[in-house]
Amino acid sequence: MTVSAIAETGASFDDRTTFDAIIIGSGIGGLVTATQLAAKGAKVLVLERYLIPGGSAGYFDRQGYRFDVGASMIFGFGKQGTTNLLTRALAAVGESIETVADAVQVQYHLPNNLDIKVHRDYEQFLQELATKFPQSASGIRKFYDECWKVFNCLNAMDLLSLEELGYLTRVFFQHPASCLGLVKYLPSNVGDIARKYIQDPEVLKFIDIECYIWSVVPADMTPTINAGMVFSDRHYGGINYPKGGVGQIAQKLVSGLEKAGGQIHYQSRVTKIVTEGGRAVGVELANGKTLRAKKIVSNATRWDTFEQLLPPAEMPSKERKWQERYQKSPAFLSLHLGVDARVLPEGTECHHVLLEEWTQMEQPEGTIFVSIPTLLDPSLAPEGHHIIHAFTPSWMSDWQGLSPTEYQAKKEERAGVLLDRLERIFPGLNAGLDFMEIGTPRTHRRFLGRADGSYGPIPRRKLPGLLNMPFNRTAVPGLYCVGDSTFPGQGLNAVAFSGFACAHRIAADLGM
Ligand SMILES: NC(=O)c1ccc[n+]([C@@H]2O[C@H](COP(=O)([O-])OP(=O)(O)OC[C@H]3O[C@@H](n4cnc5c(N)ncnc54)[C@H](O)[C@@H]3O)[C@@H](O)[C@H]2O)c1
Ligand SMILES: CC(C)=CCC/C(C)=C/C=C/C(C)=C/C=C/C(C)=C/C=C/C=C(C)/C=C/C=C(C)/C=C/C=C(\C)CCC=C(C)C
Repeated sequence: MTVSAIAETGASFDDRTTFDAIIIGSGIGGLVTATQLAAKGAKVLVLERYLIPGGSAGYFDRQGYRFDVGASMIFGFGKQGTTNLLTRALAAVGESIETVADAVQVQYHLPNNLDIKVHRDYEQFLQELATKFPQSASGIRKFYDECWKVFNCLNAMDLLSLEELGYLTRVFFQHPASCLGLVKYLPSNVGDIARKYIQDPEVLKFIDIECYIWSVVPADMTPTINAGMVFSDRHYGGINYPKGGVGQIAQKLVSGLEKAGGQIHYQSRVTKIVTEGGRAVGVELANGKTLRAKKIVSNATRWDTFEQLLPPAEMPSKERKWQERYQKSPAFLSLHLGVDARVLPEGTECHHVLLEEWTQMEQPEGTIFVSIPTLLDPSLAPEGHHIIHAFTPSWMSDWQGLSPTEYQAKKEERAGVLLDRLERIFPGLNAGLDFMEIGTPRTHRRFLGRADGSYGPIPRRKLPGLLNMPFNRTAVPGLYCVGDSTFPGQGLNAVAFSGFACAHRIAADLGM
């Protein structure tokens, strides 16, 4: 019986339909878990509520443009080491993707006309900073060099589940110095390291935004381990854009999953995780049907998992504690634009960050992020046109309680403000617009099924680095979480790690 048939006929709790693992959601975290398990020979089923896989790393087509749902700045496609987790996840199921290397990770347009490019070449980047901040040049080098220490520890070892004692013992004997290095950095945040070497408040603000653009919190709240990955891998494996768009990653993982004998079912919204005697044993779908598995994995956010898919009144105390420490980050107001190619002068970089006032960095609509993926893959837009994806943090609370007309008017008004600000880096943008789709936190919640459209968890206050981020097992036996509300947090490479770790832990629990 096919999975579709199972879902449609309602066959349930029958040995023939018992999977080793059911994965709720086909974000990159869910798909890496699924492919890793299928590659090990497990019987795996992925249930996705939407029409296509990928979640935040999905795509949509409009008027000849292929838009990435999320940002287009992709880590994890390096060719060497162990931290190239997207390359490795695809290879594990016989897949690969052609990528285009980006020579500059991001160009910052900051207050006081501070304009900085993060070049792929590390020395060129440091040189650029030394020109802007000659007094701090040596401290800046020491700071980024310390981030490399973290990265070199990670990049020396297999990256698997820290909840599996056998693995921990093995890596410790294979790489004792790297393990001890990582233990040292696990409780630390970037701000502590930066202030060891840098005193100039403007440079410290620059380090804040270096963190903010991917962690959505300033340096003091950003775990050093994650910064070690981001600040070094951009110069090591580099930022590489998948040809055909970010959506290719999920498409290829699905094709690898199916080749390895796993299955995926779309338009299958899980409404409930079924428990028996406190143990997760299956899932119930929106059509009322149930499916059973030895292990259940949720790629939905922790808030959705423990407040929607399980009864909130029965939330384990561990989860309650986690919620006291972490809150939902804001979602985004996003503009997916199609523009006349003449809007972008020769030599325009692919990723930009615009901030006019330092005090606004963390405010809603303070920092604007821009991705222009067609500079790397022109096939994503009609001839003579480019895609500009501009987005800025925005809270759900600012978009609730509006009538449809008010909602539409507010979207257009806020989009107008963003477009006017973007004119500073792209003069003529308004005049060159060919297409515009405006997304709000409501859009993100609706299409991605993420609580309040959140980008992921952020610490409520300064926490000891990554020490409080939960791994994949949960307090509910048989239930695992994967994705950005598990260690080490947001980011495609980060959720890919979470997928590797989750599959490794489950395989051990299944005795595979
Ligand atoms: N670097 C970048 O530019 C970039 C781009 C895109 C995404 N990202 C990262 O990807 C991360 C998210 O990845 P992820 O794996 O955690 O999750 P995700 O949110 O992307 O995917 C979760 C999937 O689960 C599905 N889902 C949710 N609830 C469901 C239910 N009840 N039943 C069935 N399906 C359900 C959703 O439709 C979605 O496809 C983000 O943190 C973001 O940083 C990064
Ligand atoms: C044995 C003993 C003694 C000990 C042991 C220890 C150990 C082994 C430890 C370990 C650890 C580990 C493994 C860890 C890991 C980690 C990891 C993997 C991490 C990762 C991370 C990553 C990240 C964070 C990433 C991120 C990224 C992102 C988020 C991105 C984003 C982007 C965006 C949003 C864009 C924007 C911008 C523009 C557009 C401009």
